[in-house]
Amino acid sequence: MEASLHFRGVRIPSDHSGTSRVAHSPRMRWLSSVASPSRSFHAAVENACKGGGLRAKSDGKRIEAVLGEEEEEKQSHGGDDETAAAAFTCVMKFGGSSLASAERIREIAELIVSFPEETPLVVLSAMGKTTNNLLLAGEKAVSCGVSNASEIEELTFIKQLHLKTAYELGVDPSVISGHLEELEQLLKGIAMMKELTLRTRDYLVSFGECMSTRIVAAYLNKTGVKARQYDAFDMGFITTDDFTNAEILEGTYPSVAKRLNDDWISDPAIPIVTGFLGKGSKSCAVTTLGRGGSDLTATAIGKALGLREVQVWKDVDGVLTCDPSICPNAEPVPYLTFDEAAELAYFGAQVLHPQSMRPARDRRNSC
Ligand SMILES: Nc1ncnc2c1ncn2[C@@H]1O[C@H](COP(=O)(O)OP(=O)(O)O)[C@@H](O)[C@H]1O
Ligand SMILES: N[C@@H](CC(=O)OP(=O)(O)O)C(=O)O
Repeated sequence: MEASLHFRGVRIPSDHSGTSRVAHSPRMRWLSSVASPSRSFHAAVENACKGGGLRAKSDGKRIEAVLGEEEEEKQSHGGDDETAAAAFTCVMKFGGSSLASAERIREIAELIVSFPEETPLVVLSAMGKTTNNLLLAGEKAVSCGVSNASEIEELTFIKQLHLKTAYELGVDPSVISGHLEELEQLLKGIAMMKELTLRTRDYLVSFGECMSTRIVAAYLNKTGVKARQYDAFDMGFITTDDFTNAEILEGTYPSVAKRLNDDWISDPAIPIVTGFLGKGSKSCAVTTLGRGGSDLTATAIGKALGLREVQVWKDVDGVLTCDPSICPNAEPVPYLTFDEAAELAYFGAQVLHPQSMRPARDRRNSC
């Protein structure tokens, strides 16, 4: 069977340029019977090959993979995990582009509460290009000398971005100041050692997601929406010790479900979870799931809780004919095969992650 991707962009009238409200719910639906999701589109691909039909589309700002009727029916009965939550209805994932500034964060905060029928869990990436900047800062620290580490340009940028955002949102900067100090110490440590191991790289980049989630959770609480921040590596996300490209281990699912359910029962609050991060099973050190790994965090939580939907929100109307930052007149592409999508990703279209297409193509070829 030929599986394919359809990306459909529907521009929703909006009086601001960022992530806008949409008229109806989106969906990247979660197939709970998938044993081990390797990447975000995996679930939908499984179903496509069973004949359920795959339509992956962006409706407004969301990329969605829509499963066939038969599979939706199965999913409506929840996951196969007995600890499946009754309370949560979907995961909403927001990437760096949707978190790039205080204005964007205000928009996503509004969006999170704009579906009264949903009780969402939120997965966040780092703000804007923070992950890239952390990596650049780490590379510079290796050779800049301890006395210059505090002056690394990317460190200054990261500090300014996060403190400015906290200030503009009216959030107490103490929610991130400890992380910023620790980050500077870490860069000095790298400068002293003159080396950046994969393990240290993962610890270094984890600061991005740790800070974005703290800012957003604090902002939601400030606006009267009860939210609770979680570091994935402290809430049961256990991975292999393959630093920079770790795999989620099976034990993660019951642990994460238990932690989220127990917390919700004792004190309901919207979980705001760091994407991309985990904890190595042997090392107990922070690991990362590969670049773009927040989508995987979102689908893993969907699986853990047996949820029907994982929503991946973008700041664009789907896959466009060109990067809109280069061509402002770029138009949404209505239809893409997996091969075309993978090719786009391979040649650098940031909106898609190459690894999210791989399982799709592999599966199609084996059907
Ligand atoms: N062909 C394209 N279609 C749509 N967006 C594109 C394309 N090429 C590059 N982009 C850029 O990708 C960005 C989304 O990047 P992505 O990494 O998927 O977002 P996120 O940070 O939400 O994970 C958009 O803001 C857009 O500038
Ligand atoms: N921040 C990580 C993880 C991620 O998923 O980011 P994004 O959702 O912005 O692509 C990265 O840049 O790889």
